[in-house]
Amino acid sequence: MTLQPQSLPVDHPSVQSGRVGMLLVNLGTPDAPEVGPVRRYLAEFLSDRRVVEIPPIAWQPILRGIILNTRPKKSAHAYSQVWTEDGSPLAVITRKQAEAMQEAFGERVKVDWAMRYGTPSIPERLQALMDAGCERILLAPLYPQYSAATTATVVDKAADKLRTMRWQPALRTLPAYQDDPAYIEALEADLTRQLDALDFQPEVLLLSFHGMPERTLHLGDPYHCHCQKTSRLLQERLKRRDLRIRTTFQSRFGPAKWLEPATDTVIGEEVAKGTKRLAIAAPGFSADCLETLEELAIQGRDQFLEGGGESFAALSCLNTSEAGLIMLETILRRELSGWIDC
Ligand SMILES: C=CC1=C(C)c2cc3[nH]c(cc4nc(cc5[nH]c(cc1n2)c(C)c5CCC(=O)O)C(CCC(=O)O)=C4C)c(C)c3C=C
Ligand SMILES: [Fe+2]
Ligand SMILES: [Fe+2]
Repeated sequence: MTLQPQSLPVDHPSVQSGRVGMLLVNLGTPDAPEVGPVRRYLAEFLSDRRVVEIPPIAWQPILRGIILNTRPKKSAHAYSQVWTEDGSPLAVITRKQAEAMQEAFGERVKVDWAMRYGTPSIPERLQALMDAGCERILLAPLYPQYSAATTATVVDKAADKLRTMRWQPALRTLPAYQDDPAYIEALEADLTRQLDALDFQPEVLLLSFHGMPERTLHLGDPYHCHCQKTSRLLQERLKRRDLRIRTTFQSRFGPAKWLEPATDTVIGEEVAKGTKRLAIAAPGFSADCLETLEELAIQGRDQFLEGGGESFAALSCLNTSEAGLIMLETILRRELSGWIDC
């Protein structure tokens, strides 16, 4: 007799038993746009060895002696410019994405959200899912492009929590989705909608991704390749001959060489060559945050208009747009195969 792999009927006990948990995770943000909370958040974030890959003996004195004494004031001011009544945009949007997924998946799945740095923390929310009876958990870092500094550190943090448990849940992780048709199509639909609604026609569209130190590329981090792939696939789908599209990297931090070309350098090049109408999108961010709302929409705009540009638009991230939520549900549902009746 030959044994064959079998797909389970939906009423099979292993499909039906136990509750399934889903934890949406994004980077993290301070609890308030003030120096103290920003310092605490930056201390945790910039002490992560996945983020700053300098041995702690050399890095911690620089971090504690210089960076945490200067940057929190500047960053708190930046956060205060984008803060909302409900809190930091990144946290507010991630919470709304989780609420929308709860609605989409119904009571078979308990959906929660967490931040890698700050609150609500990954260990706390994993415990809450366990306490609610979830024996199977899908951990979903909401980064379309994989990097060790984002995706991997979320899994590390969850593994730290699991390490302390006698009875662990089964854990699945959402893979990066940089070239997933559901993601590329969502970007195409949402950016087309936003571009068509502008009261001017941009000559140039920048696709601005968060930067990384260039050496991470040489060490084998796929982040740069993932960004380039997203950008190429999106350009192919957008098919806008009226637009010159350029891929750039923003948010440089520290003195090391980062991925290029830098978004601010390219804005400078465009104004210098006489571009008058420019739009920027940030397809690598699943939610608007400080880096899009302040760095692109405020600083980028100022730089472009002060340099001689005439019309500027910073387009929104997928956030809780219709296209964004359909995409999220599609990629999450796929990972629940065998756990719920998909
Ligand atoms: C989208 C992917 C991101 C990658 C890759 C990433 C790498 C990375 N970031 C820093 C340093 C900082 N990033 C900061 C903010 C920030 N970064 C991301 C995403 C990625 N970072 C987001 C979504 C945010 C916004 C958070 C928010 O609260 O809205 C900051 C803090 C803000 C500031 O003080 O300017 C720093 C610092 C490094 C060093 C790095 C790769 C090694
Ligand atoms: Fe960052
Ligand atoms: Fe920034």
